[in-house]
Amino acid sequence: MEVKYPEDSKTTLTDLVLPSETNPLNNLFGGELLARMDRAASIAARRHSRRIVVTASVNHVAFNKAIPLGSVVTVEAKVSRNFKTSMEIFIDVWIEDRESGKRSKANEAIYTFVAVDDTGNPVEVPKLEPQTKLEKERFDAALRRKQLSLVLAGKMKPQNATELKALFENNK
Ligand SMILES: CCCCCCCCCCCCCCCC(=O)SCCNC(=O)CCNC(=O)[C@H](O)C(C)(C)COP(=O)(O)OP(=O)(O)OC[C@H]1O[C@@H](n2cnc3c(N)ncnc32)[C@H](O)[C@@H]1OP(=O)(O)O
Repeated sequence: MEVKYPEDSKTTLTDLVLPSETNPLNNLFGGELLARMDRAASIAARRHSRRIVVTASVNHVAFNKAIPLGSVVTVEAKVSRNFKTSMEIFIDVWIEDRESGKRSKANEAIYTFVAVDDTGNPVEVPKLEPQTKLEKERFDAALRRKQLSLVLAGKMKPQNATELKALFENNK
């Protein structure tokens, strides 16, 4: 099967924070950010698989920094690992300083998408080959994140999550 690189799926969405998208503290509403990340991640998953894709799970979201009204927000999504029919998508969120234009990291998230056919049945996706150091780190850690997600969803028995268990055993 075809091999693809994380860069092939890179998807960047840049947009403003408008008053209708903020909470009472005048910061970006969390649900709005989740929706922007879902949109970017779905395009990245689609670019990797060239298939219909559906969100299977949201594995991790860190709202580390509030994003004020008027901010320029950039959501960057890339496939970090493929499995058989599923893909992990890593999303980094940046805000831009109004005066200097310097970008700082505000948030990140990890979503899982599944490629499906016209009737909604999962189909195989191309293999991903990480290139950079960061892409390799994210690729290596993705299997234990998948196992954790499946355990939490009740789709895998904890005793079968070997990669996840190794994380705790190695830290004893
Ligand atoms: C090209 C450029 C132009 C772009 C042009 C724009 C296009 C832009 C695209 C627009 C596209 C909109 C994208 C909207 C995205 C939604 O908003 S979709 C709406 C929300 N999501 C849904 O409705 C999904 C509903 N769920 C389902 O359909 C099924 O549960 C699923 C996700 C297909 C999984 O089906 P299943 O029967 O459980 O199948 P199963 O074989 O057990 O699992 C399939 C894979 O999912 C994995 N999986 C299942 N559950 C989990 C879980 N909880 N955690 C982790 N992995 C899981 C399994 O491990 C398996 O992985 P592999 O080992 O095969 O890799």
